[in-house]
Amino acid sequence: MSSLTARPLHQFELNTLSHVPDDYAWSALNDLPHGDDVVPVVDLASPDAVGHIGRACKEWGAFQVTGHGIPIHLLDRVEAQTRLLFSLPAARKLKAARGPGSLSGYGLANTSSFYSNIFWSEGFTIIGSPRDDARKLWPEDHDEYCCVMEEYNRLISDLSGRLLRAMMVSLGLREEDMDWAGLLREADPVLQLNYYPVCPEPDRAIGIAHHTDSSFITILHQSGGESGLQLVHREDTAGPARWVTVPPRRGALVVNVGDLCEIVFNGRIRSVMHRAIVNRAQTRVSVAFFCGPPPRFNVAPIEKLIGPGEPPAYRAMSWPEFLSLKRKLYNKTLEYLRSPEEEPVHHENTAYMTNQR
Ligand SMILES: C=C1C[C@]23C[C@H]1CC[C@H]2[C@@]12CCC[C@@](C)(C(=O)O1)[C@H]2[C@@H]3C(=O)O
Ligand SMILES: O=C(O)CCC(=O)C(=O)O
Ligand SMILES: [Fe+2]
Repeated sequence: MSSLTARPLHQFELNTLSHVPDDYAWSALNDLPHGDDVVPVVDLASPDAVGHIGRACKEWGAFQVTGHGIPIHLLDRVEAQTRLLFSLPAARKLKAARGPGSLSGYGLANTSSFYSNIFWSEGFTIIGSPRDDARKLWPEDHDEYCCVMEEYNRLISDLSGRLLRAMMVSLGLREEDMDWAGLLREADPVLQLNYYPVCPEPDRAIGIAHHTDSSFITILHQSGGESGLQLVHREDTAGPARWVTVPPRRGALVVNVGDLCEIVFNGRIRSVMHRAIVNRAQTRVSVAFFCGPPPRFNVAPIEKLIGPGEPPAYRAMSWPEFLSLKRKLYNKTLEYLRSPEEEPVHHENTAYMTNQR
């Protein structure tokens, strides 16, 4: 998170503004045409779920999942607690602000070195236990919040393991080729709560700008009503690369392929570029579970996939090294890892990173 106190005062009153202030205005939001394709919906309880997951990961790098076994009333409670958190007074939220060098807590996406303008959103990151930060937000009573987030973490971690195993099998690998259970047991669960106030000029602002997630996969719950999530469907016979909206579907969760899966599967599937747009009608929230590895994890293609006919398509490094590279290169990280001869460059002001107003 960048320095919150340095933010314009109206960061906490976006809901009340009648126009988009200059530092929140973005151009080039219509860089790609919009497609009306529909992101596949996979029923995890159906016998052909694995085949559907494989095809969705290859064509889209994303799908919606139903039949996942997470009770809808738990999703409702997670959403209610998320709304409650963001409705706290600014001073209360700032008590739980993400400190320097820390990933968890309240704040805005830390993209200040890439973009000159600000996202129309607030965020709250929970890493591991929700208890410590909850005490800062609700000194008196944070039991419902903690119980709900802990329960959600348990069920969603378990779901992520099931999905990753299904992805392996769909790519022709065996479940034993990767110890997902061991990895996920050692990793801290990461939940990202996102809040998007209504916006008077939605075409001029962005909730979260286009990016890929670093995780293996991300499992997203989005609130009902207005859509916000958009992802890029790459060029195919049906048309050029295009933005596709993923409308909320009650009870369904969105699964996004992240950078780590692209690397461990040696490029057989690609991480999906996505963003969150804003709207003028309804405040929107979303809850993302980032399924990542423990720090000791070596970010490299699975050995099983590598042989004389298939060299590793990505340079190997540790997970902490990957994350620091990502902070430097942002959306260019994977491209750099695919071309190991080049030195990583960090151009603070090249066109692909900044957004001219
Ligand atoms: C498993 C993950 C995914 C991480 C890194 C690591 C732990 C913290 C996650 C987030 C959560 C908040 C947004 C993000 C952009 C951030 O700054 O921290 C995410 C990041 C990524 O997707 O790159
Ligand atoms: O709110 C959304 O739909 C997307 C959020 C997202 O991409 C993220 O938190 O990484
Ligand atoms: Fe994301």
